Amino acid sequence: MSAARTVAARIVVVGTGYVGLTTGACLASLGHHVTCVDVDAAKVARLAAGRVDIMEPGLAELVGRGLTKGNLAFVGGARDAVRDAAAVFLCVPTPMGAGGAADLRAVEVVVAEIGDALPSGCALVTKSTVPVGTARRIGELLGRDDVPVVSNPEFLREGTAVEDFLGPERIVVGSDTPGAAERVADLYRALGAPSVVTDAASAELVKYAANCFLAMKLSYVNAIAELCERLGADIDAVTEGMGHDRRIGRSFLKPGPGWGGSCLPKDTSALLRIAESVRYDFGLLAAAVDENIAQRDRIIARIAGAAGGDLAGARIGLLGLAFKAGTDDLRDSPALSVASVLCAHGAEITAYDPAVAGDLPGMTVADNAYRVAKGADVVVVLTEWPEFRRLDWHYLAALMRGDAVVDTRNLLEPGVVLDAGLSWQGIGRPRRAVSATSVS
Ligand SMILES: NC(=O)C1=CN([C@@H]2O[C@H](COP(=O)(O)OP(=O)(O)OC[C@H]3O[C@@H](n4cnc5c(N)ncnc54)[C@H](O)[C@@H]3O)[C@@H](O)[C@H]2O)C=CC1
Ligand SMILES: O=C(O)[C@H]1O[C@H](OP(=O)(O)OP(=O)(O)OC[C@H]2O[C@@H](n3ccc(=O)[nH]c3=O)[C@H](O)[C@@H]2O)[C@H](O)[C@@H](O)[C@@H]1O
Repeated sequence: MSAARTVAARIVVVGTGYVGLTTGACLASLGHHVTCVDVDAAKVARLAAGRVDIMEPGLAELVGRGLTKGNLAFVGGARDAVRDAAAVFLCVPTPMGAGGAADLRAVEVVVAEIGDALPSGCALVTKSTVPVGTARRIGELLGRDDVPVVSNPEFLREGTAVEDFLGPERIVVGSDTPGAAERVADLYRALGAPSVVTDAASAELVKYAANCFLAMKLSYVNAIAELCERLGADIDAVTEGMGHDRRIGRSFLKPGPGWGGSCLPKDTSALLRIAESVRYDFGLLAAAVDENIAQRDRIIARIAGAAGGDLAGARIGLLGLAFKAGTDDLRDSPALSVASVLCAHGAEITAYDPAVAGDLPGMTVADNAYRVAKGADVVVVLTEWPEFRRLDWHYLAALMRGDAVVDTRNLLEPGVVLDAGLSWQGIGRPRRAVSATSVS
């Protein structure tokens, strides 16, 4: 890759969520002139005033810097914004539709809105996660030979979005128009990341292949954790032993209450539908999805056991609601999934999450961790917020009615919990129960 500096380009980003806002603010920080567009007028007004609503370290600072420097703007109308753009990035939602495939309506709405306003030569770039064949379909919708469609999937993680965007392990860009993918890859040149330049279908498939691989890895680890429990082994030792092998790697080896978030569940579902559309039975991926439900159900059974076998009327305190630590995103959170099943079985739920305020259906959301322990039969750790490790477990024990702690993230120091007279159950770890009354 050439070490030449990035040539500043006029860029429009449509959609200012986790991906769009990060993309806009980061591309502006590289020196590009960026206009971000959103249909949510109130959000546009807040962003134009420098107010960022989502929890992403460093993002508000980058937005503020771009606004002050004058190369980052927020507007409501996409048609006017795109008129002198060199590239337009689509960062709108592609949620799971009825039937499990990706719902492309937001993408189609934007293409219909801006199609004839795009200047000749402008690249129309899908950064949203879209099924294979979408670039071709957008090209047909556009009906313009002078506007190349480019796929540039995004790999950032929530909670580390800015760090991931500015320090990517790779940039993937694909197009069926010669030279168009290279032009989009050039926009990132200052990052010095390896780029994979390919055709549109391959770029689109990279995104699903990567996310689904991660989901399969996690389901595998959760299954191995279950085996550890049945065989008397310890998942921490097993994953450490596996992780030293560079072909496996150390990351994504932590068992938990099942994988969730705004992308892995919808993307696994979408790839299964994509496979079906070409009559491929993707049993391997289907099994990973089934295993994720089984993991959730094993957690429920464990909580029921810790509550004495019956969830009806049991008081359960939940520590954590977000789908992982470091984010305030509740979309497809395993914690909410666990809570809704507990609630359906008649449990009374009080929950606390440092990033979540306001009540949620079926539970009381407390404003501090100790409130969830008050009168609880079981306290369950569902999100791996580091602050839960530092709680005063003696105080928690004094507030509880029962004495069971179920730690679905293996977050706590078992000895500290046991010292407080409570029992502790992790995932794939030897069971630790000292108190006479605990159910293990
Ligand atoms: N959240 C993540 O960590 C990642 C998400 N992705 C993909 O990126 C895409 C966007 O995801 P998020 O940023 O999480 O979504 P989001 O829900 O946080 O944000 C989407 C934004 O698009 C706006 N929008 C919707 N329709 C619009 C329209 N017609 N015109 C203008 N703005 C419109 C919404 O108001 C919202 O602000 C999805 O395809 C997702 O799969 C890819 C990588 C990471
Ligand atoms: O397409 C997307 O939206 C993004 O999806 C994931 O990122 P994210 O959803 O932010 O979350 P992850 O950090 O991948 O975690 C996903 C789930 O797996 C769980 N997890 C993760 C790692 C682990 O070791 N154990 C584990 O249970 C998390 O708690 C969470 O529920 C991918 O990691 C990103 O590369 C991708 O861009």
